[in-house]
Amino acid sequence: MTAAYVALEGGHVLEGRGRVPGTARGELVFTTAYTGYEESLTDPSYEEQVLTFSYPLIGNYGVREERFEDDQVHPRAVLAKELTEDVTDWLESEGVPAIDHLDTREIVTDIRDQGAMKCGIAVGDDVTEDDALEQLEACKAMSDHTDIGAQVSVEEPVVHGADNDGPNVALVDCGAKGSIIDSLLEREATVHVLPYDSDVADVEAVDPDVLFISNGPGDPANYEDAAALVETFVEDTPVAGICLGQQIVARALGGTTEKMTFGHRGVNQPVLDLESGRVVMTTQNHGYTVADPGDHLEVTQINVNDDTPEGIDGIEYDVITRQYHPEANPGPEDTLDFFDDVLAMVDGEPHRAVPADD
Ligand SMILES: NC(=O)CC[C@H](N)C(=O)O
Repeated sequence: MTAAYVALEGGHVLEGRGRVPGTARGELVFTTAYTGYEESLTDPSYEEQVLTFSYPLIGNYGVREERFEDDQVHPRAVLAKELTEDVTDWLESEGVPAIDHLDTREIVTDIRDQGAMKCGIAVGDDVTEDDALEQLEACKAMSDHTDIGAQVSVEEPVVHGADNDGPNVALVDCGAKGSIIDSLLEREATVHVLPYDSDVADVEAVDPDVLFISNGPGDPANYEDAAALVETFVEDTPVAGICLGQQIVARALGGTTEKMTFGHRGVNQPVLDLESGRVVMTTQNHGYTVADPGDHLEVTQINVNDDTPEGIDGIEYDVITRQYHPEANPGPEDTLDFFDDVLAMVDGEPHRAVPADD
């Protein structure tokens, strides 16, 4: 059996079965989702993280590219109770170390009790616990990855749906999931995917009807260029954001963000819309949250479990952002109408998004 070690912050080392060799380090996170491993593994938001699947069997319906959110695997390593060969073959081709036969319940309980932590991974015939501890030693805190956007963003602008009849969306790519682009294209928008560090002139060049800040990895405080765009454009242009996007928009308009203990990580996170009283099920994977929305934004949706902001709307500006993933993939599709609400802002519809009654 190939040796495999996971060194946790504090020095505790777990042993598992090595499935894909290599060494890695990152912030240890989890997802409780029981489907959607292809989507999660290709979500750029997991850059510099090690992903633990708490659902015990991962890979039982194969690996199909059409379900990928990006063209590469983003977590630095993968931990599970049992991985199928379809998944380990794929991770091997991507050079991403993988370990199974782990007590993932113990790992998730540790993260829940102690909060997000660093970890070091070592897998291979000759590796020792010390190799994993060495990785742990070298692991940086998430907020110290100060230019993480550069690792996941397009380098040059890319246009999708140039012939579409709908609004022009400038999507600032801080690590955008493919499903966000698809959701906009399905609604006839033209989507200009722009680098995470674009400046005002780059955005003006595509003459946007909506400025949209994507999801993405790391600490929202490290995306100052995107925040500067929000500050500039919000006076005249509707602004939208998803996950990291919500956090960046809030910071740009005078709000604050903070790190959560272990975040929201699964596809069954209940969200209450404060105006309609309706609860929707949502997909989430984030470790930061908006602490204070500031004077220009209002919290309109909250997480039922911990009351943290899940939906934020502009008071005097046309702004709607969501902390969860309305595009689903994986997860429930209760909130796809967010994209209709975003594009409706262009037609002067009220910026305040209220989910339709069933
Ligand atoms: N999915 C995301 O966009 C994650 C946002 C941010 N990196 C966080 O962890 O909170």
